[in-house]
Amino acid sequence: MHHDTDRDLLPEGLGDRLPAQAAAAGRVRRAMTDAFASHGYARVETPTIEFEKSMASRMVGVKPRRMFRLVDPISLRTLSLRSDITVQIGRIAATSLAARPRPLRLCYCGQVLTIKGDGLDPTRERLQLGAELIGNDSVAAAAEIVALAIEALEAAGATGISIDFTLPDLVDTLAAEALPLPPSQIEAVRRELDAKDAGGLVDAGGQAYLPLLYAIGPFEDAIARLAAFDAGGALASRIAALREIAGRIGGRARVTLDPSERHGFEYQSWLGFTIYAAGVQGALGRGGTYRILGEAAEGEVATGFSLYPDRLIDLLSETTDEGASLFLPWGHDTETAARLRAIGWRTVAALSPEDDALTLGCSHQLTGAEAVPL
Ligand SMILES: N[C@@H](Cc1c[nH]c[nH+]1)C(=O)O
Repeated sequence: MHHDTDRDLLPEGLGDRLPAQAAAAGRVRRAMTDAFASHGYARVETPTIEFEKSMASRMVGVKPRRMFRLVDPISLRTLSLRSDITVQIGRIAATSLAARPRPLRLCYCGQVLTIKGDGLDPTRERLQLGAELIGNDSVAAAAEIVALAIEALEAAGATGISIDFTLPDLVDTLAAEALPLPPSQIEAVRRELDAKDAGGLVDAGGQAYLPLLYAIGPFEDAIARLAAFDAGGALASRIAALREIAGRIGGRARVTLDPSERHGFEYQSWLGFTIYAAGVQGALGRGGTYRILGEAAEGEVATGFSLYPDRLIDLLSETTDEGASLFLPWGHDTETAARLRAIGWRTVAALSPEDDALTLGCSHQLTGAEAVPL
């Protein structure tokens, strides 16, 4: 007899959401998208798969090797599964909505896929929600975007939120003049800084960059150390901007600084941030300023963030129960049941006289016209 041994398996890094998790995911999606909409961000929906070229070349730094790829039997061109909806928003902003007035506020919600998980996390499919403010990468834009990311996470039920700021183009900015580096060394210095490896940094010729490894931690102290290091003032406008954005967060999140962190920031420019919440392992989201390549040679600036709330959904599905439900016995009055649903009851109808309210997980039972607790 033929045995289908892998019939019941899912590929590594992919999984289902069972009812409690799917319910939590629904609540999180709704809370976040409502927060985006309430601040004037219009929802757009993009295909899950499109030409690889359009996804890989919209922003400088996008790494196509993380994307699932296949050949389209119809166009015979290479397609990619989306791994980041932000690049698709960039395409829309540069094409269909190019003529709309700026700033343009767009938001999105969908599943994204990568060939490999991120670091130790094997997950290959994730829920991504975010908001992009196109046409502006000022301090005001960054402050709005950071505040919206916090608000969306709070609305979804996250607590103990913290934000870690970084300066993604830090090494390029310093290497240009203040701390010159030959182009061939820039990548190595960036890598060692990201790995926080002082020895490696010196070996890579980045001795002068060592103090950056000490400008890390709680925001006020770290930014003061970064400012002290920035004697020539190459970073002065960035430091002032960070101070202003951090000031506007007030007490809503704990703020830290890690100026040379590059992990996960493929295309962000002067500002990047990572967002965390209490009880949730790993980052919940990321954002920053960037440039969308389009018709104009210099492209268009933008600021935005993406949230990946899967771990938060797991946490919430463990701590919130499914709520009340009302058993409708065999032969019940359907109009009464409809009235109760209209005022918010979830009903579970018997399919035979033998069906039992408790076995079906109900908290109440319809008796006459009354919902009686069990
Ligand atoms: N899409 C980016 C985050 C981002 C959105 N906008 C700007 N940056 C990411 O997921 O890493």
